[in-house]
Amino acid sequence: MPANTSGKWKVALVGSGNWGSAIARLVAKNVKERSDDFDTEVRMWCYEEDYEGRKLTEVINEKHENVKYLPGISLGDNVVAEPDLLKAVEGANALIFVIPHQFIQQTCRQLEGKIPEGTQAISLVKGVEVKDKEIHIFSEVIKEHLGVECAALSGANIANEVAKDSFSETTIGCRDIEVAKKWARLFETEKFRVAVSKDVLGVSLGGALKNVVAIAAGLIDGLQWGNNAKAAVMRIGLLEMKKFALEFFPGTEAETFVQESAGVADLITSCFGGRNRKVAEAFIGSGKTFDQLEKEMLNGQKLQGVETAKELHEFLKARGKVNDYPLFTFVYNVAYEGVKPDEITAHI
Ligand SMILES: NC(=O)c1ccc[n+]([C@@H]2O[C@H](COP(=O)([O-])OP(=O)(O)OC[C@H]3O[C@@H](n4cnc5c(N)ncnc54)[C@H](O)[C@@H]3O)[C@@H](O)[C@H]2O)c1
Ligand SMILES: O=P(O)(O)OC[C@H](O)CO
Repeated sequence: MPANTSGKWKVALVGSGNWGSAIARLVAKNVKERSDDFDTEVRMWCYEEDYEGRKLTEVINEKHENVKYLPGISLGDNVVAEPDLLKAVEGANALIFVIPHQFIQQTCRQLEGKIPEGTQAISLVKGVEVKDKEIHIFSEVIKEHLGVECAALSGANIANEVAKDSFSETTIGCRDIEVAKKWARLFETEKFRVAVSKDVLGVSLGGALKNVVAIAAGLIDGLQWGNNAKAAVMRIGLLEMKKFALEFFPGTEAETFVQESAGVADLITSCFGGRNRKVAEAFIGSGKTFDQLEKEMLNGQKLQGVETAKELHEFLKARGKVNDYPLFTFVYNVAYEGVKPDEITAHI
């Protein structure tokens, strides 16, 4: 069946967190302006929760603002929050997956057999799935569950900055160039510049692996070791990211890590301004676990780097490769094995 690029796309978002809401706002603006190509209503699935005694979806639909995950930013009156996943995706032929990576499996299982052939999907999720000693990017996981093609979008994209229309770049990884162009038309604005690449693997892995390096960068900040130490951790981290991708995901393009926003630029912004960095900084001297700090500091938003470190460790252990990735391993050991952060230089 040919790719669905000629007819109108009706877009639904699976996810409504900090990034999900920022992206909903961009997409909502674009579908209105580009209504030849897109249906102008954007449905957004919300994992329902109470907000000050009311349902969060009700509040979002009344105020056109995600008061919990992206407060102070108008999403547009054409974004409709929907708590029922199947209703949210009903009739849509373009699905944007943007939920924390730990929830992808359970969410996709509910969609199995329910998504029409020819639907296009794109994953904005930063993480990897490790199962039965195998590792997968989420575009593959989504394709496997839903039976539809799935591209990837990733880049130096701190949601709160994108939501304020500060200039950002991103990368779309998509093997079909016509489909890639249509995704770019959906996301691109003057302030949100989209590059297109065929390297779905590199685009996905850059976003997933930098989260672990950002934890290490945050530890350095918490230790107050300064900029040279942080730059060293980022350099070593980037090399591990690239090595890991090339070793375990044949076909990944090494250039993606240095040329695309999804590579080094995302690493930089995350190591200076991301949530993984912030929570890791607070970890130093706190006597608290990352789980506790996530709950205390992020108001329901989710860390990706700590769990990714665990998943990578499981995978590397199964492959007998733990010692080849000392920085990834160190982050795992700090988060789960009680290794002291200030021992980092002895390990990397
Ligand atoms: N926030 C950013 O700056 C940013 C930027 C780029 C990419 N990303 C990536 O996008 C993905 C989504 O991040 P986010 O910032 O939108 O989410 P988030 O960190 O704000 O997570 C909160 C969201 O998770 C939902 N949630 C909680 N429990 C759930 C469950 N059981 N099932 C499904 N959903 C549940 C909440 O309802 C809420 O919508 C992540 O992989 C993240 O790395 C985030
Ligand atoms: O806040 P973080 O650490 O989850 O990073 C957010 C984005 O991935 C930055 O591009």
